[in-house]
Amino acid sequence: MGSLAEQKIPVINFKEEHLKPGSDSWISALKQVRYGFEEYGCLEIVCDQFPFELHNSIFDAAEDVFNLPKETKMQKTSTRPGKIGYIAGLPELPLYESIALDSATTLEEVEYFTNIMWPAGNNSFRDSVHSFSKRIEVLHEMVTRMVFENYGVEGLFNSFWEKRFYVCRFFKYKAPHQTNESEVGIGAHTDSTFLSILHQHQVKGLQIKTKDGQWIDVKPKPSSLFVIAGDVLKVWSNDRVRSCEHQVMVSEDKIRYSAGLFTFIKGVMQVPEELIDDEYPLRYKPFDHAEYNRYLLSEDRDKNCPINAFCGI
Ligand SMILES: O=C(O)CCC(=O)C(=O)O
Ligand SMILES: [Fe+2]
Repeated sequence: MGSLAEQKIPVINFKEEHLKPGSDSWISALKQVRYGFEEYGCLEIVCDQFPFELHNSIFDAAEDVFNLPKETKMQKTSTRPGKIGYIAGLPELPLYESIALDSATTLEEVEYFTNIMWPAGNNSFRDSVHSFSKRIEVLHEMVTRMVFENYGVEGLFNSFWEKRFYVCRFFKYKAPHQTNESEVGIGAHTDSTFLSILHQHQVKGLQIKTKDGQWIDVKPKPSSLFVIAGDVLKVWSNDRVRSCEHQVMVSEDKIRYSAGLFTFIKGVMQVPEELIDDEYPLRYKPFDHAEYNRYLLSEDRDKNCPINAFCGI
């Protein structure tokens, strides 16, 4: 399916030298980031800082946590109100199971979660999750800096960066052929995040929708991460960036694992005035990200384009 379109999703090779703002490779990556987000709402990062051992250890950690008894996984692991940590057994998503940790870039927070799951401790889980999240955070910062530079608002980066927080979530999808269920792992949606950075295990499943409505596969690769623009980035950019519609279809007769770091914003988000002009008049009212997440859980949410229904002008 759609191999031609698939080749056009930018694949950015993030080597050490890209870390130097102003270098030729930084500028070339900058353009690809802009193209990926504006055309597809996503991009792929191939990363020499993402070693194969980390790929293996993060999915060993995922298996470890999903193998725990349901009662253990269902314990409250977050102090945030309305937070859903463990999700499984939804009638509309029979293949889907996921579990989340707050602030996984902070060792103490990962330890807090680990000790709830394993009261005697599990250092290998703790260290894998923490180092996965820290590595992704580095890439996240680079991509976010590039987005701000692309739109000429580098000066706003620091105050934005202070408002972020992360949720790390692991996913496990049953093989549909074992259960005679449909292949839908998770239906078409955009994420409510600023960015979602996903890493898939060996079994494919993630698909994204192009502007012309075609679904294309995102193949799992051990050293690559898939970056998805969420609703908050779309709003922040005043509709320059698309929020990427995506879904998971589990078509192989195998269990599928994936993991991701999802960025949320504390407090109110609004379009910077520098991004409002004749071509892009203001399209969104300021909104509180936590309230938007609550709205998404409510029965009366708009199912087609919730972010526009929530704060669109
Ligand atoms: O399992 C995946 O790879 C993606 C999950 C996803 O899209 C989500 O949780 O929003
Ligand atoms: Fe998603």
